[in-house]
Amino acid sequence: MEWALAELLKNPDTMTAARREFDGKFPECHVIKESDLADLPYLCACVKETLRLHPPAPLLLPRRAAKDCHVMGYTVPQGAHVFVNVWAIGRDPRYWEDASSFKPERFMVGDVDFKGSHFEFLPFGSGRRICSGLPMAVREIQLAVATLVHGFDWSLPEGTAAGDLEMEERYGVTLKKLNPLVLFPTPRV
Ligand code: HEM
Repeated sequence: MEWALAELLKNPDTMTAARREFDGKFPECHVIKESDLADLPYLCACVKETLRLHPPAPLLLPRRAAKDCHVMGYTVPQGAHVFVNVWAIGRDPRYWEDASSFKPERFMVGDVDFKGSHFEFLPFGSGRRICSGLPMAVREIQLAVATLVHGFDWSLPEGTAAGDLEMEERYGVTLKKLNPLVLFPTPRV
């Protein structure tokens, strides 16, 4: 959620587009419900785009090779620990045009989803050990981000311009912002 808000603030056009999607569909005082998400494809695309650039588990969970295998000219011996770098895959220019930019529009076309069958986008992993909390996690994040975007105007601390918002990452088992995002909310609903 922190990364989603940071990206939306840093890229004001996307915040405007996300807000515009609410307009006309819901009255201003409407409190977003789970059933509203189907009417918010752009907002859901913003969540996907955030997970592409900032996957919370950048190396998934470690796996072990069950037997010797050969991948792209490399030999992976039986028993070797294998890490899948979904952070790098999500930013690979071979699969993503303008890969380092936050462009939710890319998810408005095509059918790339979280379910582990599109190998260029694996924030929840893939295969038999794919995140078992996926359906709940996706709904929760979408609902929370929708509520924060629709329910509040967000401003940055005085003297900080949106374009200067730093997006440095702290590497670890989970991918966090190096410096926490500081924003001031003003309720809209
Ligand atoms: C943004 C939210 C979340 C993300 C990005 C996420 C991501 C992941 C990833 C990448 C894995 C490893 C998959 C693999 O190695 O292929 C995983 C495993 C798992 N996740 Fe999540 N997760 C999230 C939320 C949740 C929630 C809310 C729950 C529980 C309600 C949950 C339960 C699990 C469990 C039980 C596993 C282990 C599955 C297994 O090894 O069989 N996750 N998750």
